[in-house]
Parts: sequence; structure tokens; C-alpha cells
Amino acid sequence: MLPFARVTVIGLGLIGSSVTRAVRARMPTVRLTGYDADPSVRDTARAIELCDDVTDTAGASVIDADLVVLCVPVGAMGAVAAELAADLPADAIVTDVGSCKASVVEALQAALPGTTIVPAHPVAGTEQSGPEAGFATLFNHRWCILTPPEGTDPVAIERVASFWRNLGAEIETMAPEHHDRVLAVTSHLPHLIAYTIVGTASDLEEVTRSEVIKYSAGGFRDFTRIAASDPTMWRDVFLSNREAVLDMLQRFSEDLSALQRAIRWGKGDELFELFERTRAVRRSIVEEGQDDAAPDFGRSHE
Ligand SMILES: NC(=O)C1=CN([C@@H]2O[C@H](COP(=O)(O)OP(=O)(O)OC[C@H]3O[C@@H](n4cnc5c(N)ncnc54)[C@H](O)[C@@H]3O)[C@@H](O)[C@H]2O)C=CC1
Ligand SMILES: O=C(O)C(=O)Cc1ccc(O)cc1
Repeated sequence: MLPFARVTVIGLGLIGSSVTRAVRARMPTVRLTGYDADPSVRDTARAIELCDDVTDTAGASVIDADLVVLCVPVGAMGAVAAELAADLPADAIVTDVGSCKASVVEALQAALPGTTIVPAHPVAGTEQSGPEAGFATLFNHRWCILTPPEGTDPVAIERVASFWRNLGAEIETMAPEHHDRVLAVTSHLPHLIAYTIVGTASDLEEVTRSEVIKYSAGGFRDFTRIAASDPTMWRDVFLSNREAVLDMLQRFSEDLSALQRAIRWGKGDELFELFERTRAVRRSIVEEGQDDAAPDFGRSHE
């Protein structure tokens, strides 16, 4: 028995189009409707047949939906929820895929009072964006973290969990604030560091851009992949998860200063001790099968 028969996906970029492709592949009888604010994305979605139907308004896309999956940048969640509120069936469940949760839960509850909301974060993605970047296997064996507000109907939570399990994901549940602190250090800070280091390298005056490209070693190349991630999406993540990111950044800056001091004063033992500790972290990730050597921060266990 499928958890939902009529699913609407709003925002048909990397994640939204991966959801529609995965639904098609794994739950072919589900009726899929899509909407995107960008007319050129709607045209592409129709041309490549991402959904059974692509509507020209958010409201029209949800009229007979059982489940609405919001796949827009986190800063747009509240506005899009308000746009569709009047047309949402009373018994429809709303979920989202946003990379941070506390601000999204607050925005969705304010825009959709009385609606059952089961927020989700599939911890899976790439640096690509747009409707052609998605793929049906994106969520296979990846974690999907649910952050339902207190008092959410357990049956609704289980239906949304079952939806994501059907798409290949494994489910974890946690409070939105805890999610935001965990992801601040495992995903948001690494992106911030990548944006910074690639920016620093491209600003250097004595090193040309062609030298940066020509001599980029593996580590720097991995950073350039992450730093190619969507600017709108990541601007929204940092503004929405402000407190947790600033907190982790403070800790990171202190640790970086300690390393700076160790290098300045030739404290090789301090450097060695840290590098030994970090090597052990990497080894335990590999041992647990959480990495298959592909450069993807967001991987779950394979
Ligand atoms: N990119 C990634 O690796 C991951 C992203 N996420 C989350 O997924 C969400 C979507 O990200 P992506 O698919 O990567 O971005 P994307 O840029 O590929 O797609 C977003 C789509 O939303 C549309 N959109 C923006 N505002 C809208 C509005 N008000 N109404 C309707 N459509 C609107 C855009 O036109 C675009 O087509 C974000 O909340 C992000 O935090 C979650 C996991 C991984
Ligand atoms: O491309 C990568 O390495 C990622 O880290 C993908 C990613 C980006 C944002 C998320 O919320 C989850 C996963």
C-alpha cells in the first residue's frame, strides 16, 4: 500500500526533479504534479516529462494533493507555503527538503496554521542545480532526517517516513534545533570553508588563476566542487541557520588560531597529535561504510 496517491512537488530543481524521478521509478502509479516559479524551469519540466502535469500557479498544483513536497531554497519556503495555502486540501500533508529546519518549521507553521507539517531533510545532493541535474537514485541508502514539530500526528510522520523509505532513504528523527547544530558542523561549515578557500586562491595577486587551475591538487579540486554549489541555496542556508553556523564558526576560528600558533612556534607534536586524531575520524567513517571515496559531504552509509 503506497503512503500517498497524489504527490505535488514544488520547486523542480536538483532535489525536486530527483524526487519526481525517484517517485516515477519506485512508485509508478503515483500521480505527480509539479510547479516552479521560473517559467523556463516549467518548460523544461514539461519537455523532459518530469511530472504527469506541470501547472502555472502554486495553488493549481496542490488542489487534489495528498502530499506536497516543497523543494525550494529555504528562504522561499514561507512565501511559497502562503501562496498555496488557500488551495491546499484540509487533509493534505506538507513536507519539505530544506537543508536547515528550525527556520523552515517556523515559516511553514506561520503560513499554514492547522496543516499537518512533517519537515524532512534528505542528506543527499550534489553541487549541481536545475531540473536536468536530478537523478532517481540520489536518495538510495542516504539518510533522510525528519524533524516533526511536537504534537505532530504519528500516523502522518509514519506516512512521510514510508514515502522517503520508498525512495530508497533511511530515516532518522530529531528536533529541528539539534538537526541545525549537527548539519552546521557536518555540511554548512564545510561549504563555508570551501567558498572561502576558493575565494582566497582566486584573490591572490602573486598566483595567477591559470596557475591555480594548472597546479590544483586533489584537496583543492574537492573544494572547488563544493564551492560551485548553488549561490541562492547557500545564501539562504547561512542566513536561516545563522546562530548554529556562527557558533560552529567561532569554535572553528579558535581551533584555527591554535594551529596557527603551533606552526609559528614550531610545535610539531601538536600538529602531529591533531592529524593523528583526524585520520582516525576518517578511518572510522570508511570502516562504517559511510564513504565510497566519492567527494560528497552529504553521503550516508552505503
Ligand atoms: N542541492 C543539494 O545538494 C541539496 C539541497 N537541499 C535543499 O533542497 C532545496 C532545493 O535545492 P536544489 O534543488 O538544490 O535547488 P535548485 O536551485 O536546483 O532548485 C530550486 C528550484 O526552486 C525554484 N523556486 C525558487 N523559489 C520558488 C518559489 N517561491 N516558488 C516556486 N519555485 C521556486 C527555482 O526556480 C528552482 O527551480 C533547498 O531548500 C536546499 O536547501 C537538500 C539536500 C541537498
Ligand atoms: O555535494 C555535496 O557534497 C553536498 O554536501 C550535498 C548536500 C548539500 C546540502 C545538503 O543539505 C545535503 C547535501
